[in-house]
Amino acid sequence: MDRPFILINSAMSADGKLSTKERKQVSISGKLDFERVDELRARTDAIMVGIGTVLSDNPSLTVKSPERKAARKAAGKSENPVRIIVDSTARTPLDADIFKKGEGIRIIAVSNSAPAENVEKLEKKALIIQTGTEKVDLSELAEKLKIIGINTLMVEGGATLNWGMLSAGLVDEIYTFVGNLIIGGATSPTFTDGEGFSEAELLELELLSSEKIENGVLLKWKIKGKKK
Ligand SMILES: NC(=O)C1=CN([C@@H]2O[C@H](COP(=O)(O)OP(=O)(O)OC[C@H]3O[C@@H](n4cnc5c(N)ncnc54)[C@H](O)[C@@H]3O)[C@@H](O)[C@H]2O)C=CC1
Ligand SMILES: Nc1nc(O)c(N)c(N[C@@H]2O[C@H](COP(=O)(O)O)[C@@H](O)[C@H]2O)n1
Repeated sequence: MDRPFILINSAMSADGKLSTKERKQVSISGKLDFERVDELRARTDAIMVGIGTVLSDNPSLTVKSPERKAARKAAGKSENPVRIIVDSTARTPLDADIFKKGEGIRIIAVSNSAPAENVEKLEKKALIIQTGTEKVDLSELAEKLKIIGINTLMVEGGATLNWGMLSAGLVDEIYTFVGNLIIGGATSPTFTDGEGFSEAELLELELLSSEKIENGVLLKWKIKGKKK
């Protein structure tokens, strides 16, 4: 494969929403699910989110458990996986927590139309990968990540990036934690937003497992390909 193995992990409400109508992050996962995500983070080579998530949530995307960070160190790795933001127009704030918290490499993926002055500022904080005309070309980005040694990539949303990755055929597995709450709202982000598929383009999944975790359920899916 000339791209990493790519997994999307998300937490959604029982009605399929990732956050509120104000795009405000809420705890959908409970303690055990956050532990599971931390364990996944510690095992992956890189974590990727969209700029929308950075602007809404200001995540650090660090490994939280001291034991897991130490285990990564003992294995000769950085405490945190490579942290990647998909940001076509280079809007990432220079004081974002992803820069302030934790050690490790940061990558900002921008398009060729990103303003040069923004890119120059971000270059002081992160490696820049430039690809795509108006929007980041996610397939090309994935190939470049593989070339620099990223073999496993965990995408942690949000809704638009999930769509971009799925519609480009770049996802191998999806882990969704479905939590015990209803968020509602036609404009609240869902697991996959974007343009959406028409009937002839639907993606078919294979259910790998389902597991009750506290008051929610973790569903693990494998992407089979276009539904016949
Ligand atoms: N519950 C959960 O597990 C998670 C929830 N969220 C929520 O999701 C929301 C953010 O989602 P969105 O606003 O949809 O933003 P997003 O995080 O999906 O970022 C979207 C941005 O990615 C950039 N992008 C560049 N090239 C792209 C391409 N080829 N395809 C797709 N996107 C591309 C675009 O600038 C686009 O605006 C927030 O409310 C956040 O709280 C985010 C992550 C996880
Ligand atoms: N797994 C999971 N469960 C939830 O309930 C969530 N709200 C999220 N959100 C994601 O986690 C990011 C925060 O990461 P840090 O704690 O700052 O490292 C957030 O941006 C979403 O990507 N995830």
